Amino acid sequence: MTATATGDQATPDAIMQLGFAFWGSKALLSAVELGLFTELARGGPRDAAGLAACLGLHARGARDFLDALVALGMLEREAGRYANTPATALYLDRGSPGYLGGMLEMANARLYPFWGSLTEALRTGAPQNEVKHGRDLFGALYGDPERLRGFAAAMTALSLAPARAMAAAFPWERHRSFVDIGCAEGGLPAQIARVHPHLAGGGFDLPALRPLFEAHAAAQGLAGRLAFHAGDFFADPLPRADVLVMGHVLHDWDLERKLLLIGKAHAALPPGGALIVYETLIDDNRRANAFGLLMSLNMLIETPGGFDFTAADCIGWMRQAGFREAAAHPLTGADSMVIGLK
Ligand SMILES: C[S@@+](CC[C@H](N)C(=O)[O-])C[C@H]1O[C@@H](n2cnc3c(N)ncnc32)[C@H](O)[C@@H]1O
Repeated sequence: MTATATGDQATPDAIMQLGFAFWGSKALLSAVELGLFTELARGGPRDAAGLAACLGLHARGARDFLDALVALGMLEREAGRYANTPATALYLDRGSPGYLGGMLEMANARLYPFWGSLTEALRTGAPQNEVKHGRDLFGALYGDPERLRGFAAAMTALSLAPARAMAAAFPWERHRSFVDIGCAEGGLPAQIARVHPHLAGGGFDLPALRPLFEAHAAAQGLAGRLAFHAGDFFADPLPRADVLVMGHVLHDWDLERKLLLIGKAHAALPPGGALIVYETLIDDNRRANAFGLLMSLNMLIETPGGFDFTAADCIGWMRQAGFREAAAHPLTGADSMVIGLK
């Protein structure tokens, strides 16, 4: 965002809007935490007193909270009764198949407090999440079944739109098998397998993800078609398949480990096979995709060495690993993919 200018006089509007953007973010995150959108989907439109009663809100802030969400475009209000917008009904009702709130629940419970220490992260270069207290990120998340479920649901929410775009944009008809490396509960393989019935597919992740992967595949009617491969991608070889996918995985790691993972993928692919890396890639000039750049700061908060990267970076790493061709393609929103051909 840049300050807007009237004549030669710059106005502070954009600065103030960005400086206080966290007010609006937190109002939305609290609404998701409280289950406001789910309650409206279940029980229909209600006035402020009715909503306050069923969500357990104190009368003092309830009306301002709900009207702020109207002003932010997250609720509709007609004759004093609040209702979901078409988008919040689709994406923020826990009962909807399109529910994306898992990601926002995670942002509310973890990232919001951790980003409060951004300045410390910038001064020290050290993570500001569970890792700060001596635990490794995935170990800390996976030690608690409820956190693991929340994290996996957040990953499914994050990968849904790019997975749908990838199902349409990649020439899957030329290949017979694929495995998603670092698949979490398998949101992406489920989308690809549903659209391309000729593919044998699967996911590879740490053993703790197996029950969630199998439950997700069964819920999508894909129990027989998607196989879970349990392993540690640093210690074990990657499964062999015509296409390997790595989504939001490389950005978790430092350069040495990024190169190791790309090299292992190259080794596991047959000649003619493809590695698809998808991330919120930073634009090559590092000036347009603010979400990709902020995601990289999120990796500063979340990991000891992770960082996001440009398509040009990824293409260079793939060439270094021996891929004969590599090119970037847009997916949706802030996500793009880089396809490397062996
Ligand atoms: C940020 S998530 C990405 C999930 C999914 N690909 C997506 O885009 O939504 C990273 C994934 O890497 C997995 N992971 C982390 N370390 C791993 C390891 N050593 N071996 C295998 N998987 C690992 C995590 O369990 C997690 O599911």
